[in-house]
Amino acid sequence: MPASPQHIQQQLEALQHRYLKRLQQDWPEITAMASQLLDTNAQNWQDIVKGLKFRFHTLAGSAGTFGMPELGQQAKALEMELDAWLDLKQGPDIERKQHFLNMVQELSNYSISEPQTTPTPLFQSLDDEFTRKAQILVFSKDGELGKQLTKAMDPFGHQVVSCQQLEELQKTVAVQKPDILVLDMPHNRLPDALKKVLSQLLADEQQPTVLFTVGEKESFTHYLAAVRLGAVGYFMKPVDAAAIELRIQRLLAQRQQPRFRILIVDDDVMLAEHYRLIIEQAGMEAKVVNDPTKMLIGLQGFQPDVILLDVNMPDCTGPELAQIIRFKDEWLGVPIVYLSSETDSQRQLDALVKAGDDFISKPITDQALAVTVFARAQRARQLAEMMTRDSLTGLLQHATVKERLGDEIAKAKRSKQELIVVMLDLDHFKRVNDQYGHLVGDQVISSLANLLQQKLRKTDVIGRYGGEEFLLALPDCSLKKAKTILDGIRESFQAIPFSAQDKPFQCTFSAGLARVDTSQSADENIDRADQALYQAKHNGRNRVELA
Ligand SMILES: Nc1nc2c(ncn2[C@@H]2O[C@H](COP(=O)(O)OP(=O)(O)OP(=O)(O)O)[C@@H](O)[C@H]2O)c(=O)[nH]1
Repeated sequence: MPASPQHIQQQLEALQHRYLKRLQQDWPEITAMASQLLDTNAQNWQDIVKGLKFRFHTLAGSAGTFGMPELGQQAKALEMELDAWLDLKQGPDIERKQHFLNMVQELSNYSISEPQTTPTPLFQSLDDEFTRKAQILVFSKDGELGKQLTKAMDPFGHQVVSCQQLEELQKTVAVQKPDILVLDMPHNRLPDALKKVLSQLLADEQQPTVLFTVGEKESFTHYLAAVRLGAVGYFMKPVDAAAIELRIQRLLAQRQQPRFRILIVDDDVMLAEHYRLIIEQAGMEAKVVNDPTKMLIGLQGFQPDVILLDVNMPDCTGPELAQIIRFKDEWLGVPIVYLSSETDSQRQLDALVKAGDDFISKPITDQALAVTVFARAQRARQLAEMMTRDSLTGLLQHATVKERLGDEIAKAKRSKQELIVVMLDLDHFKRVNDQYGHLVGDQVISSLANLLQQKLRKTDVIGRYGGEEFLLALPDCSLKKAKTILDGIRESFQAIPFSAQDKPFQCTFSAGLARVDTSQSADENIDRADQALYQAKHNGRNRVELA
């Protein structure tokens, strides 16, 4: 369970307090090191300069994060000054050293500026076990849209409430906030009272309502008006209910994916902890590794979507670590984002060329860090999904679903739990294509995919095995229970009102079920389910048969 925002806020404040204490303890040592430089007999002045440079480098990267951006900037200036000294053969002259010491002493009067505003969650993950059903509110002056959507959404388990008057809408949303509002916009001008209801619903921080608009014309002006209201979809009348349902499924799937996982590798314990809290605050999951040599263990168990890597660490640099990560094929696709107070652009570029995808310069505001990491993780997930998911249905592709069935068989063997494999095929699908065209056929396929995702558990494996053929694996399920579930889905599917060229039609499917024999391969188990499917077709279709 993610920690509450209040708890995270308290932890951030406690961390800032600890940072200040550490700074107060460190400061006399830093000043003493700077004073040693004044000793003209010091043989080891270069070592002192290097030690001081490391201190100011760390300070430059962390002070801003803990509410002292000016201290961070000045520490950066001192670090650069020390860097320049290392190029001098004899070291700097006494005036330059004295000036440096004065600056260090002045810095000890640092003050804390306003605390940063902590980022609000960018991502709300729903932790419920089952696929969620949506509460849909339809607002339309004519009651037909409400009726049509009620009928079309019912098989998917979504609840539709329809309102025709503004007062009715106001009362309904006061009792229950809808997940989705479908707004019929007969023209672009909306009454202010309606706009007010919309802005309240859409601005909700916890779970904003998603707005779909319905209009009579497709034009840039209509799209723009919809976007300005905050809509994420515009559907033309007569409404294609399957298209709306597909959008709803995508939205729900997006909200139900597990939180993004971010691995933070940074030897600065406090800074890493601060990043972890900020990332968690933004709704992601974060794990910290302070010792770079332990990073591979961190990777294995955590499976991150993004790796946030400090550049300067004592035992191993960020770019070195990034190259080690890239040795393994399985980590080739994970974005690596360097976090560093490095301002030398050539060194930044070198780090990127070796391995790595992006560079974040410290100090970075908490909001910017959260957004950058979130955007990277989102893109990485999308790409990973694209590689394994079928583009029409969003289900697992043939090879992946077979692989997952193999994993489930191995799990069932260990746990001794029952596992059911299902082959499912649309009935007389050739006729649908021939009568209504391939595009309508595609809509039928994606509706069935949506229904399967809707009705099955999160732990069930669902894949598109072939064109109009699906493969399912239902772990921890008896054959009898699986038959009841599949019969329920079959009945819901045949109730979906499809329409093409203004002609309504219905579709059915047949399914074959087999209890998995864990001594057999995935292919052998699929074969038995396939034989049961053949029986279902042979016995008249629109039925479920057991192997
Ligand atoms: N629209 C669409 N059609 C597809 C897709 N993949 C396969 N098909 C079609 O699905 C149909 C399958 O036809 P058949 O294997 O003869 O079976 P059927 O007509 O469903 O008959 P039964 O399975 O015996 O009930 C073919 O017409 C394929 O072109 C797809 O991605 N989209």
